[in-house]
Amino acid sequence: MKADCRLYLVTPPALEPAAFAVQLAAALDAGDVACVQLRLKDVDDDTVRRAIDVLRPVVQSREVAFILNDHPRLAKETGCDGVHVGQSDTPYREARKIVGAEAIVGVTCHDSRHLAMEAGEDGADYVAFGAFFPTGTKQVEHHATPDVLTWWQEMMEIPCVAIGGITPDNCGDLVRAGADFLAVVSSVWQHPDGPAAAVKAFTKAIAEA
Ligand SMILES: Cc1ncc(COP(=O)(O)OP(=O)(O)O)c(N)n1
Ligand SMILES: Cc1ncsc1CCOP(=O)(O)O
Ligand SMILES: [Mg+2]
Repeated sequence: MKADCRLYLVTPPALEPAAFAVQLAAALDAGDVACVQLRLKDVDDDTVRRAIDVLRPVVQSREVAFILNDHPRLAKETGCDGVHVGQSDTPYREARKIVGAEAIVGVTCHDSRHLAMEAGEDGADYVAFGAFFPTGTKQVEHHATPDVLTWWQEMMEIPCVAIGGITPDNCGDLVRAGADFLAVVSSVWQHPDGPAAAVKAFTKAIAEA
């Protein structure tokens, strides 16, 4: 068992903030969630701001970190706890300058040990590997295998996040391999019994891994 692996919820690709806030609160109240990433693609900044205004208090009032995907300036401006940047986004060092030393900055490293070492040496708060399983949420070009998590865990103190197609049924190998966080979208928001049931199922699967 690796009890210190925690859930990292990423929001669904499209959401209506007020309605989604109810789902989000139910998910957060159902089990142990370390952070929530707001991930809205192809929308304007005001749409992102409106979603942040509604969702950030739901998350932060529960002592859960609220991370914004892709937009370091908006993260800083709106009081998010941090930002997640990918390899085609604002580079890590620039993002860090924008959000400041205290904020969380996470970096997508795909399946690359080199990118992860670079991000770690630069000061990233976590590195994200994936996709581990097929996913319909994003078109992915990179596929990771659990050994990268074990390699990272043995070398580095910086936490690693696993992402891509993760479900309560398939997460055990990632937990045992050393993932500090499981980042999940569809298996939570599209769970047939709702997001709270999904969080409970993940909590059980992590504890039993
Ligand atoms: C935790 C986490 N890991 C990876 C990603 C993917 O980031 P990126 O490669 O920039 O792709 P988009 O999510 O921006 O489409 C992520 N968002 N979160
Ligand atoms: C954003 C992202 N980056 C790599 S896979 C992915 C999508 C993860 O979504 P899901 O948990 O639904 O597979
Ligand atoms: Mg991105």
